[in-house]
Amino acid sequence: MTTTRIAIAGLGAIGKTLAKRIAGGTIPGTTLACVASGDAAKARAWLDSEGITAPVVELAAFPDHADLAVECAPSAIIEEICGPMLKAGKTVMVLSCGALLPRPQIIELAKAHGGQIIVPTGALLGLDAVTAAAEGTIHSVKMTTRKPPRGLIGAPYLIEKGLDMDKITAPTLIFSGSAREAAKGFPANVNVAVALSLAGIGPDRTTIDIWADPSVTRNCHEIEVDADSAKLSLRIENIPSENPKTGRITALSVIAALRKLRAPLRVGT
Ligand SMILES: NC(=O)C1=CN([C@@H]2O[C@H](COP(=O)(O)OP(=O)(O)OC[C@H]3O[C@@H](n4cnc5c(N)ncnc54)[C@H](O)[C@@H]3O)[C@@H](O)[C@H]2O)C=CC1
Ligand SMILES: O=C([O-])CC(=O)C(=O)O
Repeated sequence: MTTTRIAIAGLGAIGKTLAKRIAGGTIPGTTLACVASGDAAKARAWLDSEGITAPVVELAAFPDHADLAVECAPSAIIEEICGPMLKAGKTVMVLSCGALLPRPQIIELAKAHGGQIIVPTGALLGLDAVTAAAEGTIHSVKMTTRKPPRGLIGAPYLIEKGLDMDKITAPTLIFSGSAREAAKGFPANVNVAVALSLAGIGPDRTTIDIWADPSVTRNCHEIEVDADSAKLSLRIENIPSENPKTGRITALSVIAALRKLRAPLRVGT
């Protein structure tokens, strides 16, 4: 069996989990080909400490090493990660999917060169049902996100509005708007809303309320979908990873998606 050679861009909460699982041989038909990091020396030291021999390379060199790159890095560098792979007609699995919205040229690159962008379900649920419903008519998609205030710190929207998360003592609605506006204001917090919108009725018609809620310890997402085929109400409570903004399930979703690439029995759309 040929193997899919995987590159990882970003060795943070998601990337480290992926690197350990892929290099550990737990996903049949995959090998860890290389990684890229903001700090190559630190990445090398961590890989060595884990006994992982994959090289640390520049993002531009990914297509020389890999068939598929997983983007799990700061959203601002999405184009540097996707560009070289897509120009080479290869595949990129994108976690910072909110960053795709203001950069439609990335999707055009995939189209022009026969590459593919995969947005995994990530920290969300129900994208199988939403993509199915979108083959019929979806009337509305509404999401509500509740996060511990510290899981929202640093968002540009909060800085612009002067909202201090350390001062939140009761559940507070801090944002209500479209998935597109939410992705702009919270680029590291609500990629899930963008994934939902891309699966369903798009970033302008998908709405989201974001609550800073000191009474929750998990990143909680609720989805309400009204379609001509079904009504869906879904809820997930994500246990934060070492990065409080990111649910632990996100890396596991990527692993499940990688496993599905070649599985003899594939379950779910
Ligand atoms: N789609 C989804 O459901 C979810 C998406 N995300 C998104 O996934 C991305 C990664 O999340 P985490 O692993 O939690 O972030 P993280 O902050 O823990 O890790 C990001 C890593 O990228 C590294 N990095 C910085 N500059 C780099 C460069 N030039 N090249 C390569 N790596 C570089 C940083 O050093 C850091 O280790 C974020 O954009 C986050 O918003 C997170 C959770 C869910
Ligand atoms: O969407 C994101 O970027 C992260 C998130 O909400 C989660 O992990 O629950």
